[in-house]
Amino acid sequence: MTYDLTTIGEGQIRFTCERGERLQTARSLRFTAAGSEANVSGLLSELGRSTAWTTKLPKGELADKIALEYSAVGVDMSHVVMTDHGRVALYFLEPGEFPLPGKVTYDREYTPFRDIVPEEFNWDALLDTRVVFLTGITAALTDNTARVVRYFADAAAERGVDIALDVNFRSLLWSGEKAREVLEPIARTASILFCSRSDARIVFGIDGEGVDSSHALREEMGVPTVVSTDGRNGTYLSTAEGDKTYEIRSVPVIDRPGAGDSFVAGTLHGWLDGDVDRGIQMGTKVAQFALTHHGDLTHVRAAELEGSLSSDIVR
Ligand SMILES: O=C(O)C(=O)C[C@H](O)[C@H](O)COP(=O)(O)O
Repeated sequence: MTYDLTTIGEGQIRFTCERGERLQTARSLRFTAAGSEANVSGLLSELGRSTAWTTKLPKGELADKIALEYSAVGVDMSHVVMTDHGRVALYFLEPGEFPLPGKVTYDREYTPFRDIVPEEFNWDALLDTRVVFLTGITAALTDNTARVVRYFADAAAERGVDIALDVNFRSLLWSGEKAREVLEPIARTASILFCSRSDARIVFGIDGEGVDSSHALREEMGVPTVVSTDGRNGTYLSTAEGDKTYEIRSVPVIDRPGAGDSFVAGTLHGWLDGDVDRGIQMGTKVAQFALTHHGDLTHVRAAELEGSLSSDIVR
């Protein structure tokens, strides 16, 4: 098997206001690469896994910036489709400061990625993997991207390759109803489903207390493993062996985006070794690390993660 994980998603550039600034009046913006699937493959690659991320990008400086951030940590980008035309997706973030909530402004219309078709990608290479990772963000963009995500999922299921699905609901991109229509058939073929408690309610209409929500989602979708975050209330795991709740410790936040993807990457790191419980502990830790530095991509070495987990146990 060539890869531990392969994935597809839109590469973007994130422009972030400095603390205390609003977008309309900001004079400078921090400029970093972004993309849920790229983030997950990037962190897993740093932790020693072999990963490939594919996307479609217009040739030029901005695409080079995205490619450089993720290939620098070892993500195989040799299956990325490059085109002479089009523009790179952007998004702008006001991080928000209590009591003002954070705000995302997307500028991702008319990108080549929105028009992708299955024939453009090298599926033989992308299916030579232990797990295919898919998210609701990519499925939400256009009918084309939804079709490609479904194609990837069906091809993986046909070949007996595991599927990990992160619902990752974005209300700016689609409705809960549409998300359910597109994601439910994929969720039903997944081996591991990531779905926050709030997404379970919005997308699947499941509204249990705490881990009961994850348990109900697992039974409803017939998925072996469901992992759910629930803000500061905790993280939940539901498997056929039982349900478990994990406590969350608040840490200071330098930059929030990417923490959720890091949690997913850490959890998959353990899950790939057959230990999802340890995976959630790793995911929780790397998500905390993610909050300490700028950029979507979390930079953590395997030894730092190990050291930090063992010092937790000693304490
Ligand atoms: O495409 C979008 O809509 C995105 O939101 C891309 C984001 O930069 C990451 O996916 C971060 O997401 P979290 O790790 O959950 O903070």
